[in-house]
Amino acid sequence: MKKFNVNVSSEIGQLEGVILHTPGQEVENMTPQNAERALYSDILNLSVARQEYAQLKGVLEKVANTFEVRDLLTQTLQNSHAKERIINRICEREDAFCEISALYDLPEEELARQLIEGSILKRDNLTKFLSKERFALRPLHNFLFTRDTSMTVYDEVLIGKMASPVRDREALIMEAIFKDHPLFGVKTINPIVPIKNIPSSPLASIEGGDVEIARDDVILIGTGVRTTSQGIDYLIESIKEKKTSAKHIIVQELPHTPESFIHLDMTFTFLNKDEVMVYEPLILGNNKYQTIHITIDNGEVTSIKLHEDLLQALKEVGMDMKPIQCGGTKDDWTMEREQWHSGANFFSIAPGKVIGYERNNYTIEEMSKNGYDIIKAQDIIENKADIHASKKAVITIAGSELSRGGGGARCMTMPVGRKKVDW
Ligand SMILES: NC(=O)NCCC[C@H](N)C(=O)O
Repeated sequence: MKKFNVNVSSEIGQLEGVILHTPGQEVENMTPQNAERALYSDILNLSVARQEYAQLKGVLEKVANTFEVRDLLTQTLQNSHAKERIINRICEREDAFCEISALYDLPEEELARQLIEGSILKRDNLTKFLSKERFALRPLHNFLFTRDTSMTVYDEVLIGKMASPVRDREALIMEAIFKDHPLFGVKTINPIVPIKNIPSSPLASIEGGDVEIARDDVILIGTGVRTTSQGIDYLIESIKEKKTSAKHIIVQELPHTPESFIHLDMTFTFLNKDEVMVYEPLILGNNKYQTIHITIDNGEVTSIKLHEDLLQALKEVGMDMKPIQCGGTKDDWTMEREQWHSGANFFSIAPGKVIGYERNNYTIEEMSKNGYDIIKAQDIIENKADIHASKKAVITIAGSELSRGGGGARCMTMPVGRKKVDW
């Protein structure tokens, strides 16, 4: 199998490959009682969510290679060593109900299904009979947000160290795919692995929604409920050790509540070479959330300083960005409402060509005022509109149901390849 060249050195370079996960039964395998543990504030209607997701996938299929996690996992499991390794690792981490040999006996496709959708607990002893759990392996409700559990950082893949154990298995699966699938075989960095024999802090966590590769030498990282300072320090250590091209790590503190601020990409995303989408009250407003600029040179941290905000920090490294506001410029209420529904969460398929939710009217109108053509995903899918005909465009997808899962187009996409940007 010809290997895919894994490389992402910007947020906006023309998309070459992206990992997706069409939501399946795992999304509905939840009750009101455990929705919060599942990191959901509501239960989604699967058939509607799938229709909406098909719009995202349909557009991406037109412009890049798309890979489904379920297929990649099934193919990875065909390697018996990989199969054994992943089952062992999962069972080491998860509940006592995990049965290694029963899992090993499952055909690969069925095993992949159960690892994602959950595996029903067989009540064949007293403890299991009395257990309140329905599943021996819990469903991975959040896998449609492929962004968070692994991230392409230049030509390597950083494995997410999830803040909640509910998402741990997703990270294990992604690591197995990147290590053992014949398409990839790429170098992975895992925050649980010590660097230079120094164990990473038990407090370290880092999720992909917080990590934005701005340029060959600039990485933006949010820190809040999901990504800790210790998680960022781990990434810095790995950059120092390898002496990669990253020179500037710009960290943005995030509020801990409400849950729509879980990741940086819910408040700030790149749209173009010189334009970004911002949630103004956090990114530009007068607030207590700090922006910290860490400079690394030749394997050493040479300075750590504060900046007024993200835009000022980016300007200092030669990225002068015009902000376009989520929810428009006039009313705090519309900004807040649309940020809640992932209005700031755009995914770029090329410079100036982005995908976002149709439902966020004020944000879409603001994009239009800034020269973006507004194109419905369905029109691209049915060849009624040509994305190449526009200089700048927002492709809108339906997202009434998907947004209730807590994320938008960027959260649902994990790019593995982008062309270099001609800055
Ligand atoms: N990058 C993102 O912001 N991802 C959204 C993840 C939502 C998911 N329900 C979670 O809480 O992890």
